[in-house]
Amino acid sequence: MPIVLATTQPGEPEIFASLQGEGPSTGRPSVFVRLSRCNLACVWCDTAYTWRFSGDNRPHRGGESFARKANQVAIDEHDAAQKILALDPDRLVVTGGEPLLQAPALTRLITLLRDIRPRLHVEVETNGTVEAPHALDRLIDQYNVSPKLAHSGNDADLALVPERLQAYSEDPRAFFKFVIATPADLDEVLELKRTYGILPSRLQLMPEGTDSATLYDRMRWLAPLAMRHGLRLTDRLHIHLYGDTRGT
Ligand SMILES: C[S@@+](CC[C@H](N)C(=O)[O-])C[C@H]1O[C@@H](n2cnc3c(N)ncnc32)[C@H](O)[C@@H]1O
Ligand SMILES: Nc1nc2[nH]cc(C(=O)O)c2c(=O)[nH]1
Ligand code: SF4
Ligand SMILES: [Mg+2]
Repeated sequence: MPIVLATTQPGEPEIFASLQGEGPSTGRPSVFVRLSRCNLACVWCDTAYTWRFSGDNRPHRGGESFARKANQVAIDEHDAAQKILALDPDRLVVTGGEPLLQAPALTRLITLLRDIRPRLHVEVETNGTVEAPHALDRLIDQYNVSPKLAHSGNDADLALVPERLQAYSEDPRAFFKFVIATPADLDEVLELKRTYGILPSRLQLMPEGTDSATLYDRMRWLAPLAMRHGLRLTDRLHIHLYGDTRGT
């Protein structure tokens, strides 16, 4: 069974080397693999080409089936593993879309990689709604969990799954990363922190934004809020370095 990846250009799977730009591993050299499809639909999603095949996903414009063909590629896990290993990774960041929607294929891919690189560190970027089956969970070193607040535009019933949030809160491998667009968003974060007992050392606030100016503007008011509540702030390093560009 193949794994369905996003593309950097039609037919080119989105596998790339970069610095981890967000969260507790910021600045670490990593290889990224971006899986296609998502179960949510955030209004500000910076990778909507992984899931919104409405026909206007720049730069590959066209009708729905055209957009899907241009923005998805199904490849054999052995081929994906080869492309990842060619980049000589110490760390792998699995993202998407929502990568945990393809658990069986992802389990096979990581197993192939660990056969060659037993010490490969694997972190998964997830929206925190989907449970990883045990066979996959046992292969993952770190979860970067980004639960979606009301301003994401998702129905809270879909975006906030209590048993998942509780499980991640109790899992020492999990770090929470909340996207913040306005100061009022923090109220929801504090409520979730209280409800699920999320440790401040494992909770980061991240500005919403896909350009440097917006990120800096928002971090100017976010920094004092983070200090006041004893919470951590994370930037989005890759946006400053490369802008909002696929494969970076
Ligand atoms: C594209 S998502 C993929 C993984 C998973 N679906 C998730 O949402 O965590 C990767 C990260 O980018 C964040 N993100 C997406 N669009 C963003 C934006 N416009 N501004 C800031 N962060 C954004 C998400 O919250 C998540 O932490
Ligand atoms: N450099 C870089 N760091 C990232 N951290 C999380 C990313 C993501 O899209 O999940 C991401 C990304 O796309 N690029
Ligand atoms: S959950 Fe992640 S991939 Fe899905 S729409 Fe939201 S930000 Fe995008
Ligand atoms: Mg990203």
